[in-house]
Amino acid sequence: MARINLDHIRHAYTPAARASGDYALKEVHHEWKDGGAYALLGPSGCGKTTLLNIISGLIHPSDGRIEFDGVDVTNLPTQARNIAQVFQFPVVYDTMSVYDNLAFPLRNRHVPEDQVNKRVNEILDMIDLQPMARNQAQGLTADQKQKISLGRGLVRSDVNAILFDEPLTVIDPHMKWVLRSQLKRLHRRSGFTMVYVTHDQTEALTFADKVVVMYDGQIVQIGTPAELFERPSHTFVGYFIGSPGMNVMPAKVSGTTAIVGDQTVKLPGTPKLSGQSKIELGIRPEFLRLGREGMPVAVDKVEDIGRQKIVRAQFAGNPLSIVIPEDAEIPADPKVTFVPEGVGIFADSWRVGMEG
Ligand SMILES: Nc1ncnc2c1ncn2[C@@H]1O[C@H](COP(=O)(O)OP(=O)(O)OP(=O)(O)O)[C@@H](O)[C@H]1O
Repeated sequence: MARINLDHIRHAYTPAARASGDYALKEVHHEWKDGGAYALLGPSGCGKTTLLNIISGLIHPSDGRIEFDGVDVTNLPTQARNIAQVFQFPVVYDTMSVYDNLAFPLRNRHVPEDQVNKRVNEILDMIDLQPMARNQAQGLTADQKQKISLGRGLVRSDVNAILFDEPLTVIDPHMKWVLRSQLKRLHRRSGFTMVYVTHDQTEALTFADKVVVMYDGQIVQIGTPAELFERPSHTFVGYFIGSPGMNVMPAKVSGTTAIVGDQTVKLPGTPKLSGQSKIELGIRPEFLRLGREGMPVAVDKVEDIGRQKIVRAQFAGNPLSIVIPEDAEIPADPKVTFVPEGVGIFADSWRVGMEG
């Protein structure tokens, strides 16, 4: 397993790139822990695959270096990087049996046959294909073939990292859940460094220790699922993680208060602002209280989502989502209060620290 250093990496698909907007991947400078499980999460086109391909060696970055355990691998081709990869669609040898497909990466490296047998059987159990071990891959469903691809990615124990590019796309929803939990367990047991690309937040949050949220070619936050929820660093993280996402509204700050429209909201401290142009207040729907006290809101509609309700409302000229318990009553003249600890101030979309 390896620690992965992304040293001032940038990538543009056009050779004459100059402005920041020309780069599909803007500057990425991070160290990823040996044995960490990282999910690259973000919307289509934000640069996830570009970054994954730079790690695997399919793309040579326009700028910067990549190191595995301190060794510069920037100029090494994929085959020399000692990584396993699992792609969106199955890559299997149709004429081989399921067992031989799984054994292939090990036999290729001359692993003794008794160890091959032990490891392949472990993987067969994990992907639930033990009864089909001797079947030819040809006759299997897309779903089963993708399980073989996953198994092949996991079978070697000497790789620097395992890279997954949306590996569960073709897997049916129930099996998706099973495989996701198994991958997580396998990660804990094996200590593989894993990098997992997805645009599905549930997939990222269940699989990863650290979720790398990407937006417009940048990493906007790397954090545990709890950190992303409690302290989003960027309004995009607030909006993208959580359902519904964080409420964001234009604000003016004055000492320890924020002014939103004609209302004043108490802050947990004094935001450290330094001349940024766009100031916004962000609060998750879970940190709002609806009742008879507080500031006026106009309720548009109420959605029942099982154990909770989402109230869609208008507050000081802004749309506001509020999560309330299923059995909570909505008064005739509803008011809202903001839990101060849940209020964040964002300047030019980035969270600002607060004093006091
Ligand atoms: N081979 C290419 N040539 C030119 N531009 C490309 C190429 N591959 C990707 N891009 C552009 O680079 C940006 C990042 O794309 P990338 O595929 O890395 O995003 P992604 O987050 O993986 O998206 P998706 O989830 O749709 O795969 C996009 O604007 C895309 O159009």
